Amino acid sequence: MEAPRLAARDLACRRGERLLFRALSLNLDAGTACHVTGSNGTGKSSLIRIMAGLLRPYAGVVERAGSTALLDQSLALDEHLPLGRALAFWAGMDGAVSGDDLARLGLTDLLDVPVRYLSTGQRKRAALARMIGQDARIWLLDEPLNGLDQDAVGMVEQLVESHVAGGGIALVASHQPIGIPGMDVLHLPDYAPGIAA
Ligand SMILES: Nc1ncnc2c1ncn2[C@@H]1O[C@H](COP(=O)(O)OP(=O)(O)OP(=O)(O)O)[C@@H](O)[C@H]1O
Repeated sequence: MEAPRLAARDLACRRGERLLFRALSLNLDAGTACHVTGSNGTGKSSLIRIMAGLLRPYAGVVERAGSTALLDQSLALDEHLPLGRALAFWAGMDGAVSGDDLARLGLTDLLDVPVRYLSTGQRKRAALARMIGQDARIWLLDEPLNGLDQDAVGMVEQLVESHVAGGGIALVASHQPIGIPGMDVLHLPDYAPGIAA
């Protein structure tokens, strides 16, 4: 299997009339993770979407080699189905999340519960389950710790750590600290009016 790679050269991001960042480069090889930090509105989610290929950069180039999974604020699970069946829909396309991972995520007892009844943290756990099922080499995570309790935060840190230890790549935008040894940090600067491209 080809080693995954995620890189960006001289990226600029413009939203509306604002140039959020420019001259941004990053280079993540297999087995590396990077924590994207910055104040509200500095462009962390925008960067994740650019790296996912969902948003066109104002300038610069993205290089992405390897299967990619995105975790963001959209759950992408049918709200009307019980969780187990909603996950099964994706399992048919991406591959199933294992019973062990469902247990690790604390979802085993929730498989009969309609997705719309899940709490904020349970929804985030469900989104993580869907993402794990994709078995992708590159993880793009936008605020994966939002709404999670302390134990679940530790569990996500372990998930990311073992993904990276297994040769994967993780780019994680988060306001919260992430306890993963050796993780790079990419800090997006505050918006500077008048910044030129
Ligand atoms: N479609 C859009 N059109 C215009 N401006 C947008 C659009 N989407 C986002 N923005 C603006 O881009 C800026 C950056 O948004 P983004 O969500 O990337 O920031 P963020 O760093 O992830 O913020 P937060 O920490 O609050 O989650 C914000 O000022 C936002 O209002």
